[in-house]
Amino acid sequence: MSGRADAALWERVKRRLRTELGEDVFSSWFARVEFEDSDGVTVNLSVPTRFLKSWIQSHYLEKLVSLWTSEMESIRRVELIVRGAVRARAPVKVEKPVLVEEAPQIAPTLLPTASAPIQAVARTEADGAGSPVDPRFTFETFCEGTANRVAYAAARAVAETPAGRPTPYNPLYIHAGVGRGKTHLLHAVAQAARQADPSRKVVYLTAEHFMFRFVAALKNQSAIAFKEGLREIDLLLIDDLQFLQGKSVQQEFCHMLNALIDGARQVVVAADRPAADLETLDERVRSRLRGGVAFEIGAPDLDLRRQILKSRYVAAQVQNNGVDVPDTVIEYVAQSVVSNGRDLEGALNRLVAQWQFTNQPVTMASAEITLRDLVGAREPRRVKIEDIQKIVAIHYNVSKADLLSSRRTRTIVRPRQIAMYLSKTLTPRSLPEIGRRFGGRDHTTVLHAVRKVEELMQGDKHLAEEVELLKRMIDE
Ligand SMILES: Nc1ncnc2c1ncn2[C@@H]1O[C@H](COP(=O)(O)OP(=O)(O)OP(=O)(O)O)[C@@H](O)[C@H]1O
Repeated sequence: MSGRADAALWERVKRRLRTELGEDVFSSWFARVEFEDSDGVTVNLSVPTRFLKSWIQSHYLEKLVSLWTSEMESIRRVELIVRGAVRARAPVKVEKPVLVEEAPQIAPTLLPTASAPIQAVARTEADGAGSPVDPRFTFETFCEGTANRVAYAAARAVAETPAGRPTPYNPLYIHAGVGRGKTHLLHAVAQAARQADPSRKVVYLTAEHFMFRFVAALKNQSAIAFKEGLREIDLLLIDDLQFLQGKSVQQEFCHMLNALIDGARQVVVAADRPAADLETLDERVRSRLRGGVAFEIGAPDLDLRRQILKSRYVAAQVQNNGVDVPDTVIEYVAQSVVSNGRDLEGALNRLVAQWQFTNQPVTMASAEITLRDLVGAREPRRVKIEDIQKIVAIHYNVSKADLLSSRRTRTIVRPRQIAMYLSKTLTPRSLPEIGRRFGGRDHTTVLHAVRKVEELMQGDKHLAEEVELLKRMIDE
């Protein structure tokens, strides 16, 4: 199919996105998406910012693929690339710092339309607006259950408490594994707080976006204005704190946290694990966070899974006239997709798409095939380097101190190398980070250990089995 034909199809996909998601959501996320090209299997779309790219990827990629496939059967993938067009524009002059190419689309009430000039976005950003907030993520659409009841109640209290009177949970720290509703809850707080008091200065920022803004402010030599701007906030919501990287960024974040909390402003932070486990985070930030109150959102139980599915199904019925997923199939999904809210939503989207594309009623048999890979999927356990060191030390009858020491006896060197290898393969930690956790070694030492163990395992079946056994022990 020619490029022109695909561009025409993009217009059709856009029309369907607009109808299915509504004008607000469409103009928030898709107004600046452009069609680039397609080879008939992959469609390449471009967006102006990395931020928009990651947002669309994590929230709408599945939808995009299914719409494209319904227009052109051979399409299997949609790739998003960041184009340089916005960067090429003349810099926008604003009083407070803003990285223009990262200036996001923002909450619908403040949203510039597709045709609004980039300056409008930048100005709103400079006024203190943060990362975009999804209008669908409200308290009304959040399902409450045993797993999230306390976090939900605390989030509501924060949204309802007037400016200048922070709650006893300050900072409020919410942590949970993937897809359990942290972002949903933070967006709900932002929207409810703005609604309750439009004069309250509410800013929602992802940690990644905070970094972009801080680095841009340093480049623009407007760091002071940037810092002052942040300290005027009444309610600051920081999402995905685990992505906050870099010493100076973390220091600045710590100053901001101190200034806000000491100035009786409310702070809410979300991350994928407890503050104490954010190993790359500056100890001062961790300690300040531990001074507040932390709540975990647990895995959804059956009742909560049913609620989430039912509420999503009602929404799907509004958008897709006549869609029919029988109660028995919904119950099957609730019983068997046990991981998190995102997978539940994904499962339902697939069933709705299946109904759309086949024009056949969804049956248990067809649902089982469609959801094969999601059924029974459990969240992978998060492995810590300390656990690896402990288990390897016990297994080889050495002490943890030996593993971290500079001793080079053979009985210690090999277990140490295996522990480093396991740290690289079972955790997302970088080589330098692993080196630091093994008595301050250089990243090249870790790399050498990883290669060595890989090489040894290839020629030594016994060692390969031993490492496999250790993996299972660590994973239990
Ligand atoms: N309790 C819930 N009620 C309604 N929807 C939920 C709930 N929990 C999760 N979801 C839905 O699941 C999806 C994923 O949730 P969300 O993005 O908030 O997860 P998260 O915890 O921020 O995950 P991640 O760390 O991966 O970003 C969203 O569409 C959200 O609306």
